[in-house]
Amino acid sequence: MPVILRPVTFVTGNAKKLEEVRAILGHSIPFQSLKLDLPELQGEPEEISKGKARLAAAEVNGPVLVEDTCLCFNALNGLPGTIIPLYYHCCVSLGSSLTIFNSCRTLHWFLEKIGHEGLNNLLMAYHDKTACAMCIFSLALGPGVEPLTFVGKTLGKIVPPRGPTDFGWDPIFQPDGYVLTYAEMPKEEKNKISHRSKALELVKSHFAAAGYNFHPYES
Ligand SMILES: O=c1nc[nH]c2c1ncn2[C@H]1C[C@H](O)[C@@H](COP(=O)(O)OP(=O)(O)OP(=O)(O)O)O1
Ligand SMILES: [Mg+2]
Repeated sequence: MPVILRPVTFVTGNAKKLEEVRAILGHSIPFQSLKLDLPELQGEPEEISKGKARLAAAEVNGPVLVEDTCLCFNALNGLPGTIIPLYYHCCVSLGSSLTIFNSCRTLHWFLEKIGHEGLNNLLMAYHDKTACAMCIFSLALGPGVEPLTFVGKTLGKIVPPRGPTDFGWDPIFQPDGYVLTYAEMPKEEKNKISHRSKALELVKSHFAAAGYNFHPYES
């Protein structure tokens, strides 16, 4: 029996993320967006992402997609695991899902406090400026349905800020094989190689393989 879905609700409070998700998904998956202020959970990234999807699915009472993004610095890999969770070989995980210190919950908050220069300064003492941008999407088909997660990663390095400053840490992340930072790239270029697009490719493949049918009256 094919599963019949209402359009998927992408729940986010971040307009720039939404812009990218729209551009990357195009018309591949019928979706709408909703701004919901969900609590920032703590724990392992995939569990947090699933938790966020469960909360969102209960709130929306339908299928939802949620996303969390982390920026991870490799140089700090040696620091105690109690302070910095080691995950995906990324040591300083600055996402909403992970903690650097217990009181420092979100990368948003972190960026606001220390800025691009501060993030660069964190690595001042290290030769290794490599970093990993990571995106986790969780899809919950409805309340009470176990969410599925999709992870995308792009490797690069942390550089002094270059380019427009309208989206998070884009100006200080230069992906491997490129001379431009995410911020300097044309949007279409970033969307071809980004952590977000890699995770969304997996989401699209899942939808293609599952062959969901969408409710004709609501898309
Ligand atoms: O591609 C990106 N390029 C640069 N910066 C980015 C990107 N993606 C997220 N970011 C920033 C936004 C926020 O300052 C922080 C944590 O993101 P994160 O907690 O997942 O997003 P959020 O709380 O703003 O939105 P949401 O409502 O979907 O949880 O990283
Ligand atoms: Mg968040």
